[in-house]
Amino acid sequence: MPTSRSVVIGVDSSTQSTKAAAVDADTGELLAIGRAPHTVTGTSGARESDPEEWWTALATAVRASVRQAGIPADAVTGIAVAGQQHGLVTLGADGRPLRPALLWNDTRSAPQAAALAERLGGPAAWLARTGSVPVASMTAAKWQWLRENEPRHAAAATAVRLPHDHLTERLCGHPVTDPGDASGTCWYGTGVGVGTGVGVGVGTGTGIGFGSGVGVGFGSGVGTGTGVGAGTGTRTNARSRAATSTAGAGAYDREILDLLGLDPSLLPAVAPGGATRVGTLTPAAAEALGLPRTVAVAAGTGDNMAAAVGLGLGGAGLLDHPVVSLGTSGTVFAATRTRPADPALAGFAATDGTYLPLGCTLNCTLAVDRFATLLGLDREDAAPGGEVVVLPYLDGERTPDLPHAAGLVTGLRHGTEPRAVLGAAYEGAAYTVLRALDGLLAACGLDPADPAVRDRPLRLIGGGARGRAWTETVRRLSGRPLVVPAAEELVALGAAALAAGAVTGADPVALTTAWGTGAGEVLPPVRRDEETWDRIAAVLTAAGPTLLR
Ligand SMILES: Nc1ncnc2c1ncn2[C@@H]1O[C@H](COP(=O)(O)OP(=O)(O)O)[C@@H](O)[C@H]1O
Ligand SMILES: O=C(CO)[C@@H](O)[C@H](O)COP(=O)(O)O
Repeated sequence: MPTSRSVVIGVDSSTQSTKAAAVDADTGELLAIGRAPHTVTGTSGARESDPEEWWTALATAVRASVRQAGIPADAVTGIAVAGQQHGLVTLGADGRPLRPALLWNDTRSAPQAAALAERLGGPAAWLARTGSVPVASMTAAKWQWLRENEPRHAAAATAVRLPHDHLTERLCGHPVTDPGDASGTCWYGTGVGVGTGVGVGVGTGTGIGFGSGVGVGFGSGVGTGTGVGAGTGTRTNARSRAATSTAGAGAYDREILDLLGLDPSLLPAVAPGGATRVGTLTPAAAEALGLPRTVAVAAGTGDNMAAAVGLGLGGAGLLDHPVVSLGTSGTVFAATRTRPADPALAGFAATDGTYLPLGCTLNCTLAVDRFATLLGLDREDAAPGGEVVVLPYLDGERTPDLPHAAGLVTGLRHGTEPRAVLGAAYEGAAYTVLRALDGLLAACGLDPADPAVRDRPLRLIGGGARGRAWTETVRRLSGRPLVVPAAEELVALGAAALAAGAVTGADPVALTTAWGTGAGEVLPPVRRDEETWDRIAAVLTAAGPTLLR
């Protein structure tokens, strides 16, 4: 292999594992994928992981990807991390985690979320300011939980990070995030409004600075960043200074931070986008990863934002391409130019400044796999549920907002086969995701039942998209055509495009469009199974009061 080949590494640090994709930066050829698992602990609503394990897993997966690709380490020119969203990482004075991270699917913060949602003028005000109403998943609710339950840790925190920011900082030494992942905190304003930005700055010896105020500014130079628009970056040493904004477009919302008692200086600077070059590997990171120090580090983003990049979505009104991701979470999202205001959706920013409205369920592949284990079946050994209905809300649920719910099975008879119970678990999980999809389409002004809308193919991604039982269940319950991209690991590929963008300045969405990573087999629609849909809907309605507790 010629050493002139430029290879970029895209990292997906998700709930269950880290995946690192080594990709030819010019052609988009996937050379190898390295993997390493994560441990998630907790019962009764708690879900935590040790950020140190994410770092070790990242190093293991990156080393494996380079080894399997058979490339020399100095062929690697760039790296970017896409991470599971919302998780709360708190660092102490030594720069190390004070405690395990509180994950997106930790529902202990539900009471704090409900209380926060009533502040600031109520849910409509949160929607207008941040695009989302606080639910247990949002970082703001987790921070508030920490303040109320572990005030010692909240007081000792010298830095507050999201999973991907934390890993990016471990790579390059700079505290930086991006608009996409920041928009999942509920303390970042993504709406169109007038901000009073004083700027966000992060300085280094070689100097990078980001300004953020009205719009988002970016500056470079030793010590001082000058923002475009009204944002002016200011150099600080170890920490960034947060922008203030009343209802800011692309800025931390100072009033929300005050409400949360969260010092803005604990937060990372917000780069203009995930492909922004934010530094190079530190000596320690270079050693851990076995890569040269010259490797460029991109700002990175949240996993769903990176999946959109991997699919070549962004920069346009792309509701033609709704996406369903089947992983630990089931997510539905679309790249849009405007942000719908719907309390059941998260009005996220995409990493390129457009929007990525998203619905997210807590119980998808992992919950169904748990049913397979309980029943002693292989995950593919499922039959249609028939009269059996399973609401597989083992972790509580986020969409619909039922954080205290548990799993529910109805319709069992003496003759019920285990395979039908497993099939019903698939149906319940798929129904919950597809119901969120209908909500997303409706919030974007489309009638989900309109045949012209129904004909738009769904892009099916995530680990579950590799399984036949999943694809067949989604086809049957949606009645829509599906596109299952041939490329696996769209999040890691999207991150690789961000890394390539940081190296060459190219637009990452244009890169993945050229790479063709979103292309795949089209599965034609089958007749929609309305009976099963209606049966599940009726059980969900009837069980509402039980599931609320
Ligand atoms: N071949 C397959 N068939 C069906 N499901 C699969 C297959 N491979 C992986 N999965 C499912 O994918 C899940 C992991 O998907 P992934 O998108 O990587 O999750 P996460 O991003 O939450 O870590 C597992 O829970 C597993 O159930
Ligand atoms: O909370 C959300 C989105 O809002 C989740 O989608 C997380 O980002 C975790 O993703 P996976 O690990 O399930 O891919």
